[in-house]
Amino acid sequence: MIPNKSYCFLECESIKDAELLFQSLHGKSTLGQNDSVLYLSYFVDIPNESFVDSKSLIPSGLVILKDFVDGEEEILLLKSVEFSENEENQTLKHRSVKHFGYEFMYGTNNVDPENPLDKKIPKECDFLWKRLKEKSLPMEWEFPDQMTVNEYLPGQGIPPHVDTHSAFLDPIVSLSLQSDIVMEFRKGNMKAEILVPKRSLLLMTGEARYDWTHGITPRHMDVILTENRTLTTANRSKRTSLTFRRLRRGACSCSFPRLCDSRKEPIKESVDLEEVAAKLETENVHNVYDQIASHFSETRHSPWPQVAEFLNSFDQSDVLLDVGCGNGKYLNVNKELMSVSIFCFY
Ligand SMILES: O=C(O)CCC(=O)C(=O)O
Ligand SMILES: [Fe+2]
Repeated sequence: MIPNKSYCFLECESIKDAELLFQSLHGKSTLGQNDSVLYLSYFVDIPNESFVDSKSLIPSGLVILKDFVDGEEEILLLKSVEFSENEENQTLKHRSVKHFGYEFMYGTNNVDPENPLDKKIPKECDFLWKRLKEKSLPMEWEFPDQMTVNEYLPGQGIPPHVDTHSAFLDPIVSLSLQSDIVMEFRKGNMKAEILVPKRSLLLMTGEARYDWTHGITPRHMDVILTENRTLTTANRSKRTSLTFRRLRRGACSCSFPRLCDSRKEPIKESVDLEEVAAKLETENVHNVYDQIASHFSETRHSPWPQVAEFLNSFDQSDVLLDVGCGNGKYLNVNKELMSVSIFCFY
């Protein structure tokens, strides 16, 4: 497989086998996703470049403890945090969440320390901390006081973010139940795609906690590395994660100022509105798009039907000017038109 491509290679022992496969499956087999037909082609050579860089990179400070809980413990933990219908769960666009100890507010990625919830972290989770202590990992806390339960159905995810520095101590700890998942970590233009197995405990400490964003791309399957370092796909199933944190109650003094909310300069008293607007735009538009650009582009490949209809209402002599055309998905909708597309980058 090649990352971000909708095709992959299958190696045959002989050209004859390839011909046979081609003749019997090309344009006929419905092995594709959602019963779509497969289109095949065959080549004498397949590319042998390495496409696995982002799947081999591990952010410093990221620890995965595999098989941290067993099957029985998984069932008990799930039962203790069960999503029931009459209970107040937050259904976000991309997943269901519920909070214990304190509410984690996703708009600001923060908590209100003055407003503890009645619902505390269930006792069923206590054994985790004894087990974790035995690993002697660098931790600023021994017991968490906040837990968020996220339930993701296949196709759901969580946007890239950093758990606010001033809100929580180091580390952020996440227990994955029910399904493996690929989590994406980003720092500048570096991307690490980490396979997080079910029943594992993920610890984001130091640089991984403070200087990398983490997120889960909403999709139905992940592309993962096989043992012999080729790529393959793995279907997702329902995943529940238990994220444990400890409130910080004060400013953050980490050595990673880039994403640290405690370091951001307050807006000056005598305000230059242009400057404030530019700063706001950089922080809330440019920086956000820088972080989500590849996901944004990957998930915006199909023209909106109404826009396509609008474009198809013009004829040959017309000129289309698409200012801010992003990945140019409307360029080819009406091939009769002369199209000029412009996108800006900073
Ligand atoms: O689902 C996960 O493992 C991570 C959740 C997360 O990052 C969060 O709730 O802030
Ligand atoms: Fe998070």
